[in-house]
Amino acid sequence: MSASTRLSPGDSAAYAALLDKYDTWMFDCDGVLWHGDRLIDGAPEVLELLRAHKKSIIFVTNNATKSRPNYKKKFDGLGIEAHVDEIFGSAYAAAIYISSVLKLPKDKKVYVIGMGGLEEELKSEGISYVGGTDPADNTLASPTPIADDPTVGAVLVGLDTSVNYTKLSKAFRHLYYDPSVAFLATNTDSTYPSANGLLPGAGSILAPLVYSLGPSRPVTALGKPSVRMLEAIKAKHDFDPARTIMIGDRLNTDIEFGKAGGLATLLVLTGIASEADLTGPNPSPTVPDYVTPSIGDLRAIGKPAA
Ligand SMILES: O=C(O)[C@H](O)[C@H](O)COP(=O)(O)O
Ligand SMILES: [Mg+2]
Repeated sequence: MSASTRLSPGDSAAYAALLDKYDTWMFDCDGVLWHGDRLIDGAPEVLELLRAHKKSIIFVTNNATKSRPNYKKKFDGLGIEAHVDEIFGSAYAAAIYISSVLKLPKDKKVYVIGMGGLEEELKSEGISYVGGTDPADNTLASPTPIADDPTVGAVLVGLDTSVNYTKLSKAFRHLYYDPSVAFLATNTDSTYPSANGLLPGAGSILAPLVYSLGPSRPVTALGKPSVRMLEAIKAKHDFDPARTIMIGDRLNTDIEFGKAGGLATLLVLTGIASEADLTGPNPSPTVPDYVTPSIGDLRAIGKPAA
């Protein structure tokens, strides 16, 4: 197994070499560009430099709490140039999968555990849904008796900071009592690198259903590392995988996504992955092509020649 190339901050030649090798630069968001609403040092400058060097930029996030337009507002608010068609979230990948691959019949709905951004992406794909931010499901009252809804044809689980027993019970019953109901998740990230440290991620919202339903009811996750996310990007962007680099902070999503797609991979250590994952007593089997401490190190690529 080949080792990663360690990039040393300030080694301009090493970063300039990356610039020559790759035309399309895919960026994960949480833990790479920001922690919550707090930008990571150098992120805006690096994106500006890449655009000045005529590179294509694509944002690829497993965070399903925002729709692409919501993310555009976030980028705008943080002073970062971004265009809606450059933004790909797991909420969007899930909506595309449900409409174009699963082809959920129009008389069927999705039971959602998730937030407004996920609902917006379903709506923009013309997919009917229940649950989610519905006040009737956002309650701590006992959910029983549950009136089952036979029009539900899929359950979709994403990061939901208002998850509760009612939502888990309804999702469980749809999946347990009707094997034809599709079990879907936006992503399975175990943790979320927020502005004030780690928090449970979408995978930890999903876990109670995975545990209660057991291995006979496997879940299909649509975000990184799934190829479904890359298919959603390929449907909108032409790029050469051999000249594309994926920059991420999580080995089992971002780096595995890049490797599965035939992309080069660059790991930063400002989010989930740590030095111990690379050189500790139990290193991850997922080895990135390049490692640098932070996205800000890429400022070494420097301004294009006048
Ligand atoms: O869903 C989650 O757990 C989080 O949103 C996770 O952090 C994914 O965000 P990403 O690093 O892919 O932007
Ligand atoms: Mg991340």
